[in-house]
Amino acid sequence: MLLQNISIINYKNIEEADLAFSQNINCFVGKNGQGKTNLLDAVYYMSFCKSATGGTTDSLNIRHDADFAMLQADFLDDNGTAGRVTCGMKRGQRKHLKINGKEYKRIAEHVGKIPLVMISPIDSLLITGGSEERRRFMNQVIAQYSPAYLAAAMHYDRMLKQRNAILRADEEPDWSIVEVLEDMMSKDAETIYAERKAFAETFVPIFQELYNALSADGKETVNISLKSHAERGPLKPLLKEGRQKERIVGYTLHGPHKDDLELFVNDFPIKREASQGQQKTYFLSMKLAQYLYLRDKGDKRQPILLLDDIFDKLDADRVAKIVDYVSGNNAFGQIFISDTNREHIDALLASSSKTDYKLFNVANGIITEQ
Ligand SMILES: Nc1ncnc2c1ncn2[C@@H]1O[C@H](COP(=O)(O)OP(=O)(O)OP(=O)(O)O)[C@@H](O)[C@H]1O
Repeated sequence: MLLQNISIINYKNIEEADLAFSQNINCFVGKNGQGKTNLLDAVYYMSFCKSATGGTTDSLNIRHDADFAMLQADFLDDNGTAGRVTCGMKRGQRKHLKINGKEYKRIAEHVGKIPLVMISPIDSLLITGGSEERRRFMNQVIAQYSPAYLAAAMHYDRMLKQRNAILRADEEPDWSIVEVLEDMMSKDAETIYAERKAFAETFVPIFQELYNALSADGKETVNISLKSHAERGPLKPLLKEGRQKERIVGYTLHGPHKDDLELFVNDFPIKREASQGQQKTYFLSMKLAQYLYLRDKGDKRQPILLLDDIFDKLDADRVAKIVDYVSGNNAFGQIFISDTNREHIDALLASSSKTDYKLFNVANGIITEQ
């Protein structure tokens, strides 16, 4: 997938930009707080129809003092077919998302059309955050190629909310309704578990290879394992068994909404064992593995790679390894990279086999090609 150009109006601190991109490497350099992440976020928005910085409310994405924002981008898929994505946002109104001029009925229909992986400092939450961060990671990856998974996960969440509301209510629940919800949740849980298990089986070896390639001495062993309710059997009996206890606590204790990925270094949980640099190498490896996994999955489309400020807190050795890996390896297609340090970008361009690139300067929301 190639992003040919983007037009931005009033997206975060970018008042107006019209940019044409290289099909290889696009670099954005500027001081802190100038709009580099916002620019990458606008690209991310074209794929996921939401900001990478969290939150689904578009009012945070519209430039202060403006009452609307507009993003438009032209893409070429791997077969050379062109497509145009347009998104209009207005304060207090629902967004309008169009592909080739035709508005989507449901935004979820767009997910997966433009495969994209963004790596940014916020991904450290994969390690330091709660299990919901790692579930979000799995959901985000799998939803890009499995509409069945996305549908099951969304449906499961709706049924879960209803079951929790019934359990929390003061009046005695109508157990026949609970039973129906549990039936549907169990069916969704089977789809979700099958997809998560298949994902983990293929993803973990890719991740391990990447971690070895990027870590300083290659002496650490790493592993990731899926922890799921499904290890205890089908969900339905678990839900039924849990009813009385869950009536007291007011929420559902078992199910895919409690799954997690357990992260290990040298057989110890990463949070306990690893230094900051190791943790960073760990989540960078997880995210680059996400890229390679998605690229080889399904219809084998090349995702767009966004690298936002990834070198911070890494020693020179690790920066060099990552630069070598990303730039010297033809595994990655079109890359967008931001950094405050021009030297990192120069090193990347110098060691890259790709001679076609574009360099942009970002200052106070204004993006200029160098
Ligand atoms: N809705 C908005 N309207 C106007 N400005 C905004 C909006 N949202 C964020 N900003 C501004 O965008 C700036 C941050 O931009 P961004 O995160 O892209 O910086 P950056 O260049 O990536 O910096 P760093 O190198 O520190 O990561 C902040 O100054 C913030 O006030």
